[in-house]
Amino acid sequence: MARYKAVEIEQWRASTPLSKLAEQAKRAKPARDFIGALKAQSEARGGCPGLIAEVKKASPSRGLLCPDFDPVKIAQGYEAGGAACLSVLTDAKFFQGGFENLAAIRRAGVTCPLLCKEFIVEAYQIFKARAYGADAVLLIAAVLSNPDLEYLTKATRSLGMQCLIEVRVDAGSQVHDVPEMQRMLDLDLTGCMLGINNRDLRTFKVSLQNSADIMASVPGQEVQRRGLLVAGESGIFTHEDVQEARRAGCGAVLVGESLVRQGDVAQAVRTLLGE
Ligand SMILES: O=C(O)c1ccccc1NCC(=O)[C@H](O)[C@H](O)COP(=O)(O)O
Repeated sequence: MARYKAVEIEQWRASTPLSKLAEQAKRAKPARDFIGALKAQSEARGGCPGLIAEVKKASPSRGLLCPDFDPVKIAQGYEAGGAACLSVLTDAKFFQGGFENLAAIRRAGVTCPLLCKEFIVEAYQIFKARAYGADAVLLIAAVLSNPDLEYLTKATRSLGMQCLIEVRVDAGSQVHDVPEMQRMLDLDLTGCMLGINNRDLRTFKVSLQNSADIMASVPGQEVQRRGLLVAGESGIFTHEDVQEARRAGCGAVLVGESLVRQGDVAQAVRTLLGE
């Protein structure tokens, strides 16, 4: 998926050069505090993880999740239900998403901070995310070396945005031989939070135990000691699953499928939050 991005970026660059995108990014309203919103929600709810609700039409593992997909309606429902932040899938080829969904959600007046959920391999995509109204971007440790992560986190900060850096237990996808969470400890994590994806990329199998295992590992404990916010991602369906993420040490959760499949997404958010 990440490899295909290089092809896509070349096509984008042919129609919109970086200089033009940078102008658009400069004109965008200032980015909102994504990490702060999650921490504030968790604090207000006695330590229950803050919710990032994902606007997701389809996925490689599950196919079409939401046949009557209306990104703005879903985003408004998530916000009404009490999500702290939203994640918007922008990848078109594998998730049937789009950058235009980010812009439409922002234009509709949704105030929750927005994460651009994209396979980012170049700074060009970060400028594009900002130009379309994103406040934070996803960076996936499995497909980026540490120098790439340093460069892309700096580019993100230069635009006033924040990063969610995702790690997995999926050893086959590691750029280096050391656990991804361990690699992250060498980075300047200013303006960053971490995410643990519970989905194994090779098999698509999901286990919430992955978050618990990584957080219990030596690098996981170090991350907690440093007070970094960690989100448990994927495979979260019930309030009990949210509590399991909390017990693992996650201060946030990122949830897509279980919410987007519901008719009333605002109620789905409330139920997930235990209201
Ligand atoms: O969702 C997939 O099938 C998928 C497959 C391969 C790589 C990434 C994938 N998903 C990206 C995500 O991180 C999830 O959309 C996100 O964590 C929400 O997961 P879920 O609540 O299980 O929809």
